[in-house]
Amino acid sequence: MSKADILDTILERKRVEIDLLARRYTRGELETLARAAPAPRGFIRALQARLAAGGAGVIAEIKRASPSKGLIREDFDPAWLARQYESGGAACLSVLTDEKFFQGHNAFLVQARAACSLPAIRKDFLIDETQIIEARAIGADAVLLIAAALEPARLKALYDCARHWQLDVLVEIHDGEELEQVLSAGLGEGWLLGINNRNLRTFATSLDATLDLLPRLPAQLPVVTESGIGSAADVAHMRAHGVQMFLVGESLMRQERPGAALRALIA
Ligand SMILES: O=P(O)(O)OC[C@@H](O)[C@@H](O)c1c[nH]c2ccccc12
Repeated sequence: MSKADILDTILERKRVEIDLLARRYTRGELETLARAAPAPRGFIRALQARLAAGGAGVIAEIKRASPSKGLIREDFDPAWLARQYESGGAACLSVLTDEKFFQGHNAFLVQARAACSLPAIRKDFLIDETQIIEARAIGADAVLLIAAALEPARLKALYDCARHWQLDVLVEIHDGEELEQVLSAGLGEGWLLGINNRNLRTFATSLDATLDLLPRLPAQLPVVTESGIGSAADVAHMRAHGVQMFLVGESLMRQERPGAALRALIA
């Protein structure tokens, strides 16, 4: 597999998974499961509360492996990790549910969320409404939508579906072109912009991806900087530029005590 087309490879696999999901459950059955799920905890609200208190809003990620890094953490217990992150000061959790490329699982989100009181985002590659209803059915409080994988009209349709199911939405971009596409989609309330410092096609990671886009963002649009945040200096540097929300995975997952590591990161 060439690194240049990892996103396309993942999306191809997702179309197979969407097919499998449709064979397992009718749309009506999925909707019944989603209606029976525990009430959403308020993902954006939890982040806003941290910011209002003058702190950083951290979405701490539960990620066992990734296509760029391979296995990240051997000893992997989502419930324990969730409690670590909660005690370390996270505002929210992010849980990878993709099985094939990130060694994630839907059950990890269920376990992590049940072990703490934090809201959780389903981190996966969502391109179909049924995946969003599935996210709510497993208890997710928010979903990730990746601009590079969705035309603006599809982004809007999936956003509408998520909002219908009371999910908050993190819309991820990597560059100025994707920013324009997202702004053209006409999204209303209940979403946040995420700038992924990692290029999903090349894996190249630089915090400049966020810093370079800041002057182009509309005023009042809250932004989450994602990926490659490894030190308290990275966090301080971003905060000095007005970025107050962070999505952090690998650098915490590699620590023996991820909770203490998180506390040090935002001290
Ligand atoms: O482990 P890192 O470098 O701290 O990155 C976390 C998160 O941003 C990254 O996992 C991520 C960002 N966008 C994604 C989309 C799909 C899968 C994973 C991701």
